[in-house]
Amino acid sequence: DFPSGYTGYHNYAEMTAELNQTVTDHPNLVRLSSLGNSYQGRALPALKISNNPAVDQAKPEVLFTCNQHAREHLTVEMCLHIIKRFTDGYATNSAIKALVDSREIWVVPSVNPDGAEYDIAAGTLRGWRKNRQPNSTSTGTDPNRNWGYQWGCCGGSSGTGSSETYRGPSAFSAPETQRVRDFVNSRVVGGVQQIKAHIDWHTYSELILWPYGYTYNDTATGLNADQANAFGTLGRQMAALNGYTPQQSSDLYITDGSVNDWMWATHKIWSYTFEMYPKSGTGLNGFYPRDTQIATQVARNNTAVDLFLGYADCVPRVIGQTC
Ligand SMILES: CC(C)C[C@H](NS(N)(=O)=O)C(=O)O
Ligand SMILES: [Zn+2]
Repeated sequence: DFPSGYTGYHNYAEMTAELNQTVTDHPNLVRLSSLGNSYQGRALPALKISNNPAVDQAKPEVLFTCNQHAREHLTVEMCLHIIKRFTDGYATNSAIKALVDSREIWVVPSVNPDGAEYDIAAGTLRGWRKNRQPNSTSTGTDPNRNWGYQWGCCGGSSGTGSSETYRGPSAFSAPETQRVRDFVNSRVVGGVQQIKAHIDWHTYSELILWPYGYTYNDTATGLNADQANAFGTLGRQMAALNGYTPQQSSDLYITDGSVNDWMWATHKIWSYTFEMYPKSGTGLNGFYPRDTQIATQVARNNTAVDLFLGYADCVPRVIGQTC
């Protein structure tokens, strides 16, 4: 479990209990399901938030995914905070109610529960990043190099099993990326992808990142100048609200097989990565802010998340275009 100073973070059992409590508290606002199982057989819970969650309504859908990287536990807290805010806040906050009434919001608080549990299993903080799937020489695939767009194309991942950025033996070789892929693919209804926008939460460095990660070019196949402009404009507007630094993903470093590139290229989902607090750190300590930091650092993103949800039905509106 989490050691002293970190017990405010949710382990897998506590995360599951929190989700079940949300269902108890807000049966008319949420529906809890599983996307399927991780490599080691843990359910990957997905919570749907809407004003009629049992019905697939013709409303724009938004997806939040957290904890692709095991040690980035603050992101689980971020997803749970989003859930709490849009359920507990529904009855009293008109802005929250308007967003929940006009969208269907999906939250996946842990994409990589095996890695997250392994990271804390010894009562210490191991600095584990990847999933727990064995490979030919070692253990672990980096889920954020395992997505099937431009997989392994461009030196933005490793083919060495022990590497922190091991891409896996093939695209979508990890059960966890397969399950999220299958869920997103299943949201194509009548030939139209219902999910319009997505944030994948990571730590750390306080950045807002947008595609593509596989190339330094601002535009590339499937991403034209208008779309790059919309990505950047919304990214900068959100960064002005949370104080993160906005940039194209590849400005940080080249990544191939990342979730953002797949979400955009395959489904035209306006997909961002938020790298949370801290801005900087030495060694592993950047991944492990004490639990006293959680409340401030999750709430810091409230207005950026609200702006994101507001544009989610048509992100190009941010540059004066229509959908
Ligand atoms: C989303 C990309 C560009 C950055 C991310 N950084 S992290 N969260 O692994 O430190 C990663 O390397 O996957
Ligand atoms: Zn990460």
